[in-house]
Amino acid sequence: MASMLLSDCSTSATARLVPLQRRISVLTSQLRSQVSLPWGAVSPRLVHSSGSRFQSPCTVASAMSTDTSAKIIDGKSVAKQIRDEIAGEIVKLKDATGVVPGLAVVLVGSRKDSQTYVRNKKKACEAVGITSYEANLPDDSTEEEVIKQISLFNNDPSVHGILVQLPLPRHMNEENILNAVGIEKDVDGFHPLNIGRLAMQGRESLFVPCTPKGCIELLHRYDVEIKGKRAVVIGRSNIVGMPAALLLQRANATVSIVHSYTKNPEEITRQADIVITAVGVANLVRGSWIKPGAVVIDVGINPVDDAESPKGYRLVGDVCFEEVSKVASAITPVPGGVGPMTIAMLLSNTLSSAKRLHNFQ
Ligand SMILES: NC(=O)C1=CN([C@@H]2O[C@H](COP(=O)(O)OP(=O)(O)OC[C@H]3O[C@@H](n4cnc5c(N)ncnc54)[C@H](OP(=O)(O)O)[C@@H]3O)[C@@H](O)[C@H]2O)C=CC1
Ligand SMILES: Nc1nc(=O)c2c([nH]1)NC[C@@H]1CN(c3ccc(C(=O)N[C@@H](CCC(=O)O)C(=O)O)cc3)C=[N+]21
Repeated sequence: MASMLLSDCSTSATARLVPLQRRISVLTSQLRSQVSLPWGAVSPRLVHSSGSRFQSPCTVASAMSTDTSAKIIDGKSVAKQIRDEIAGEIVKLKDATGVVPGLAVVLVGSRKDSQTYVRNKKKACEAVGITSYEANLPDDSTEEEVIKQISLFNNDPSVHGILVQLPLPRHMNEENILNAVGIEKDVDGFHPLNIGRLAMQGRESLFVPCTPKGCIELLHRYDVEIKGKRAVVIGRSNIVGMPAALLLQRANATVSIVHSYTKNPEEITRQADIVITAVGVANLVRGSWIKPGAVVIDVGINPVDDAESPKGYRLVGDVCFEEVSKVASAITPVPGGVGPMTIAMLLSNTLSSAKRLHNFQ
């Protein structure tokens, strides 16, 4: 996960590489004329007096402007629709079999962000009728203690899904711990057998990782054709980028993966009809990276300082929404895009698991 970032598009190395002409959007050019400086020299403080910290002109503008041409892919409302569908199916499962799906979350340590995610998952479970179980282990737990807890959940018939909240404390070997989750309860889809099957022709994994699955579900629900299209995934992590690329390829897109060693990310990304970004760098993807009419799915969740927000920060994606929404045909917002879909897919995987384990169609 990215730590707190202060992103300034105008002075970042990426921004400097972007041809000036392509970086000019209606609002940004207005800002430039207000301060009469070359764009690269604009201090956001000149145009945004309320905050004392350096802010990205891109994100400042998006907070002020509603002038977008792209369709907004509303993950929040799609996720709500999916949760309603799941709640209905859980009632049917319970009525027919008496089975109530159960999700167990293993949280090691006391990271505030992880605690918040776990709390939100718990609430989402309760709202659809999934029983949630939680194991909180201290930061200094041993790998064996965590694996022992996972084994207890593996052997508990009321638990149909097990999620180990990431990141784990540094002293732990993530691979050993994720390998301990029984594949038939691996609702995160992080077990190497599940990921491996995703990568192989003609094989089906028991579970598909929730965030990439949510991205594809959004594309389907918004009737975005994937087959035969060029897709670029920015980021190649085990939990988002890599499985997202595999899923796009399985849906017959031609896929390129951009990562931190990619020499010409802008040029490669500009070839894509579909872009999925999962990087953890606020405003990395500028308008000039996007082919006109492309569909952009922004997975990034990046906190940026915001003196006006009660929390002192707000969340932005990897995409400079203000610029990209003027070039793309459709785009997910942050928040309210992929995040809620991740949770909805987790509930969906837990329900599927309960059905599979109890042979319910
Ligand atoms: N909305 C949601 O539901 C979720 C959101 N997230 C968010 O998504 C983002 C990514 O998460 P995650 O995949 O776990 O992050 P990781 O840090 O594990 O991976 C980041 C990836 O981005 C690549 N990268 C880093 N910098 C650049 C760059 N400048 N240009 C191109 N590629 C770059 C890295 O490349 P390399 O491999 O070369 O190091 C790496 O592959 C985060 O903001 C996270 O908070 C994550 C999970 C769920
Ligand atoms: N084992 C494991 N599985 C995960 O799936 C996993 C994980 N560990 N570790 C952390 C990341 C991150 N992640 C998010 C889930 C939901 C939102 C989400 O709902 N976001 C809201 C905003 C939430 C807010 O306002 O704080 C939104 O984008 O609208 C974000 C991020 C799952 N992850």
